[in-house]
Amino acid sequence: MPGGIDPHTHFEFEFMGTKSVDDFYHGTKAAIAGGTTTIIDFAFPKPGESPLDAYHTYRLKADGKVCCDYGLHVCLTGWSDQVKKDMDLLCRDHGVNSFKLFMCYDFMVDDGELYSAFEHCKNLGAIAQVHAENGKIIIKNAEKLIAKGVTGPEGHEISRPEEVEAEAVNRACVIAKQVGSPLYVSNVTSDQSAEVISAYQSKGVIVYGEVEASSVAVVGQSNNPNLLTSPPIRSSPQAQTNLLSFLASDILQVTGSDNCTFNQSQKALGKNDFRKIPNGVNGVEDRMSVIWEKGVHAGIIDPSRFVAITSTNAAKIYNLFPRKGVIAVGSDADIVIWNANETRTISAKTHHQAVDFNVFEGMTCHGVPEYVIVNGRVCVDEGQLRVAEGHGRFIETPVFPPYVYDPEKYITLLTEHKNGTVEQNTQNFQKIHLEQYSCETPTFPESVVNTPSCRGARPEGQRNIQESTFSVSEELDVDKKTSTRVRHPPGGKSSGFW
Ligand SMILES: NC(=O)NCCC(=O)O
Ligand SMILES: [Zn+2]
Repeated sequence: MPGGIDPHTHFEFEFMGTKSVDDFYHGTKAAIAGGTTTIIDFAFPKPGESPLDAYHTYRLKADGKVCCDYGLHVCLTGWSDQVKKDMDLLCRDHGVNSFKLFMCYDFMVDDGELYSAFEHCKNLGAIAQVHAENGKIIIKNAEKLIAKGVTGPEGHEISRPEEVEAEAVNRACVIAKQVGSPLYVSNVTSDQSAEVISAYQSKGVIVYGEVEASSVAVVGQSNNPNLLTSPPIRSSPQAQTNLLSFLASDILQVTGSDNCTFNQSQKALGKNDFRKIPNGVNGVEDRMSVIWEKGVHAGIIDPSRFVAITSTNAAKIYNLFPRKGVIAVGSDADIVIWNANETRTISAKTHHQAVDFNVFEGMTCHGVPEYVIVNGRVCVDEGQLRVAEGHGRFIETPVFPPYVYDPEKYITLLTEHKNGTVEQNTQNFQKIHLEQYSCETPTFPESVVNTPSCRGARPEGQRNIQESTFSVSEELDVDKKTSTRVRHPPGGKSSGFW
């Protein structure tokens, strides 16, 4: 099947006074180990940093480190003319087509800002994303709990009940409807939110919902700081089954991981006040297996729908289709050979992530990637991981995805055969991408990272991959060495070796 696309990761994210421990190397390496061949991370502006500068900061962090292809959403932490201009430039010149707004946290935006941002996204042909929880209610609830002496992690879920999420989802949908813009709701954790989304879909609003792997596979133990994420992992196992059913019936379309990992010592920053526990859990490595286990193996989701919700739908929404999300002539060679009969038991002892625990610890999953091919390079070979640092590329996401903005045109690109099967005419999709909306030459400032080259000095300690004796198979990890380091700098030339 086509390699997985995880549209929601936070690698090297400076957040809540600390930094997530999976960097772009460990995060993408782990992704590949689990069958994901493309990730989309979030460029998040630090206080005082512009969205455009945040984008450049993230390109510098990521370009030399990524083992698989990646794209960037850009977060908007406020609204101004400058933000609007940055959005124009990001869409026009830098291959960005999605912007995320938060309705909670200390960088939450208000309804007017959401309205303006959604409207501008619509004008640009971009996707507006929201993290939907009512931040003002959460602050009040948390203050009351702390005053009553509830300082432990259980306060997190109590302060953020399902209706506080569903209210924000509803508000975001109302604003999208008023503006006439498409909307993408990340982190749907409850029936209530999914039902709101369904209601607005029935009213003709283009609204998509994303579910995280942790929401369908971790049974919430609200007193465990390591499981703390936002919105919270809900306590009821029924909520998990229901989310999977919403994914099966196309009310919700996408699965992500929201991989935002903090070690136990970082989680301890909030030991006296749950508001200070860094929010986030792992999932980039285990998402595919976990969704297979809980969805396909459990009989709720069929294998075709599994491919849609782990890969193809994200490719279509973020305008990567048919380059990604499908196995077809002309598409990138991102391919997974999935063994549904094999099982593996998830553990921090064996995972490839940098974080020192795993929220799925002990879970046995059917469905193991036996081979993972990343842009033509075999990176998992009979279960053995051999990634190459810098092998991944930044992938532009052009504006006006036809799947989102032009559903009618999208439908005309589907050919219905006499036997009732429907085929996607990928050639025509490609034409739309290339001829109309493609961002041809993203600009990028001078890089500090060196390009591997057959001429000139190599960075110290780095292997010369141009040597004719070099072979990928020689890099097979025997002890701990599971990676080849091949840095691709931003804007730099690919060696063409692979
Ligand atoms: N999800 C979470 O708790 N942390 C990452 C930031 C976000 O996406 O809300
Ligand atoms: Zn997130």
